[in-house]
Amino acid sequence: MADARILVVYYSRTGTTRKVAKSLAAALRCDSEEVVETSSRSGMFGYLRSVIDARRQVPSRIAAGARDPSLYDLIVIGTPVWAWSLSSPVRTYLSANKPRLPAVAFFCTLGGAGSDRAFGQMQEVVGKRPVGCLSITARDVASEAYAPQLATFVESLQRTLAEDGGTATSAALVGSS
Ligand SMILES: Cc1cc2nc3c(=O)[nH]c(=O)nc-3n(C[C@H](O)[C@H](O)[C@H](O)COP(=O)(O)O)c2cc1C
Repeated sequence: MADARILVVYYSRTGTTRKVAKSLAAALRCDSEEVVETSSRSGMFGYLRSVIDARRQVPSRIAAGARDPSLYDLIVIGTPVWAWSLSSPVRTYLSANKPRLPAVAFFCTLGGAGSDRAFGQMQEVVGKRPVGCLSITARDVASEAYAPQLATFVESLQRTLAEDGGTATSAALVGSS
């Protein structure tokens, strides 16, 4: 585990997923990278556009990342749930980096519903099963009540990496291109 290279990648519109991502990176003592869009999604118009983009799977414009995911053993990817779906910026990141992704784990923050569907979409885009998934409600993030869930997730990732000798394996999905 000591030598495993892990990268936490996340998008956050209003800071909730960012907070969990920072906690995860601190607990895993690893690098992190924020997916940044080139245009703003603030305000009511930004909210509505986000719902439409997520539902219609509209690609978003994201800035080039500084870190190459292929240099890591595990990428832990975080998204807010939008309209029971994966957020558009994370969908775009996953599509663009699919050939360079090692093993993956997923996390999301949400109001209360849609995490399973969002995780299913993430798995579909990357074409392999995650080694772990974590969903945390925005309420638990705001009240700082998410530490136990986070610790369980971190322990499970560390166990997986230790069992696999430092390189986790995400099983490829049969029939996925
Ligand atoms: C456009 C949009 C759609 C959302 N749709 C859902 C949803 O379907 N289910 C849910 O539980 N929460 C939904 N939420 C709430 C967010 O998932 C939640 O507030 C999340 O923690 C925000 O993360 P962020 O602050 O990192 O952007 C939605 C929020 C936005 C902005």
